Amino acid sequence: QVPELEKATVRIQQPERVRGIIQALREQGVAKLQVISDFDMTLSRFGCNGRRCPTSHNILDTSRVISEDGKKKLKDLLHYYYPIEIDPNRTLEEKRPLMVEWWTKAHELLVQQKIHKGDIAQIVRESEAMLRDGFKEFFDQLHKNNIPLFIFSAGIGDILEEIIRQANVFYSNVNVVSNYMDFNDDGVLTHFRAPLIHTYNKNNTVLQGTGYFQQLSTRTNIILLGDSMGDLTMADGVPSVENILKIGFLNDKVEERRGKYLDSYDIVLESDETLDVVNGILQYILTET
Ligand SMILES: Nc1ccn([C@@H]2O[C@H](COP(=O)(O)O)[C@@H](O)[C@H]2O)c(=O)n1
Repeated sequence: QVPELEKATVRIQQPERVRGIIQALREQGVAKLQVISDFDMTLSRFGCNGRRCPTSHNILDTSRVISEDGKKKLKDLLHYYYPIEIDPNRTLEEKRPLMVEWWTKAHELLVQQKIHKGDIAQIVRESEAMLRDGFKEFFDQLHKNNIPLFIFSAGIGDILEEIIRQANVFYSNVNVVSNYMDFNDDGVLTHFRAPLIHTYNKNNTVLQGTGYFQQLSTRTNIILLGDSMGDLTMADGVPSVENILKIGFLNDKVEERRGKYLDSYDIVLESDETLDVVNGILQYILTET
């Protein structure tokens, strides 16, 4: 069916079920399909040159516009809260208030830095931001076939939009919901817009009023791409889902988290920095039967 599913990075708990979903997505046609994806560490790479790639938050946190003291405080927050975010032994209920705490403290620190809107493009250009290998084929295929791509991110919207723009793939079929910055008349950051989106509230509660999924009510077949347990609820607001294929990138603490990921995602991609499998599935679905 899809040769890329034979890659060594691919793990599937229920291969027959997965085959059935992919077949249904193909037979029911492209007009019914939409893709819902996380951004950081899902469309962007987790590792590059033997090091961690930056998230959209990290890009800003480590940039030249942040004071040394600000950088240290933001790094301390990361070192304290990131292990909690990915801890397989804590429940989502335990994690949620702690994630609100992390994002709130980080956003407050960023606001203190008097960041200029006009600096964002250069900050991204100077960063080590990298989209996964195969990103161009992914964005191009979706655009060419008029398939909506909804990027639902707990990162920083202004930064991730700039990454996609600089990669020349910010097409008209791409919509982003994320944490956006607001600037005053002088172009200085004053606050982050509500609602605050963190790893574990990526669901309909933060999409109220956007009407996004309602406009796409005929797109009842979904490919969902994520890298955390929080990403599994990204499609909860879609009315009358017929088929959903959940693909999860397992980037970190692979051994510890494998079981949970296999129980929750249809396809798990372990330490795979590419979009090869996703592109292979899309190609198969888009081939006329
Ligand atoms: N101050 C922060 C807050 C969060 N992060 C990381 O960004 C990721 C964004 O979340 P997604 O669910 O959209 O991928 C998240 O995984 C946090 O680890 C950060 O780096 N700094």
